[in-house]
Amino acid sequence: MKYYAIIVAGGKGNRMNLAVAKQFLELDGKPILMHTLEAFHQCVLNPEIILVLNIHQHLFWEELCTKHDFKIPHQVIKGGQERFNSVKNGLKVIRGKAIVAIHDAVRPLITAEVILQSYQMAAEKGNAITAIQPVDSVRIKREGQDSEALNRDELYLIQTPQTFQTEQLKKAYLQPYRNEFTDDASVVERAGFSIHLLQGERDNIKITYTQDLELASFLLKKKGS
Ligand SMILES: Nc1ccn([C@@H]2O[C@H](COP(=O)(O)OP(=O)(O)OP(=O)(O)O)[C@@H](O)[C@H]2O)c(=O)n1
Ligand SMILES: C[C@](O)(CO)[C@H](O)COP(=O)(O)O
Repeated sequence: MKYYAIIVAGGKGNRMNLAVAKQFLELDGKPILMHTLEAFHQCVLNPEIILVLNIHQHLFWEELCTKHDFKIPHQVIKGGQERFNSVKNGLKVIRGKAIVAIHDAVRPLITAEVILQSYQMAAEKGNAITAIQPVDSVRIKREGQDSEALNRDELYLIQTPQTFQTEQLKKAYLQPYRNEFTDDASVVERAGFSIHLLQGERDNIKITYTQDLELASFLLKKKGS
């Protein structure tokens, strides 16, 4: 079986509000994105890496690779307007039957163990969606109504990687974009496939706000030690 990893790095990092998009910020001496690619490169299944980047950042990325002497093989593809479009662009270069892991570039704390489990579960069940359970109490508040407690034992916080057999993924990504497509599982579910959750890790944070950088730096040191 052939294994691929689509690393989506086509975003602008608006919530971070810095001059440089967050995937290029340095953590422990190198860009966040390089840590993420390294994690996939360490997976024993040796996935082929497809990196999706905004077209205006391809040259910048090349320069960063030279500066950091970054040699992990990967193919660079142009990003799209939404994450959905970036994934779709990455998928276009994958031919034939395969297992494809889709992962946010800004989750550099992912471990090779979870990546491997994700490929194995997707090979067996069709897909594997990494998730953890909330530790806080949770409420839902609908417009015009009072808030209402939810049973947190029934709730999952969804992470990446989200890994699929190509038959599911390619069919799902033929659908037109919808606002509620916040991840790949929601796209594949809408196409009629059952979603299978895989136990994730709390350290696999998505770097979203500036405060996350300090935490990521601490967690990265912990991972390396
Ligand atoms: N058009 C887009 C938008 C997002 N992403 C990627 O999807 C991942 C998760 O998205 P998010 O954390 O929202 O990143 P940004 O879109 O960059 O952040 P923001 O929403 O704050 O602008 C990131 O690795 C981001 O680069 C992408 O490849 N293409
Ligand atoms: C894909 C994702 O990371 C799963 O938790 C998340 O949905 C991305 O959301 P964002 O708003 O694009 O950061």
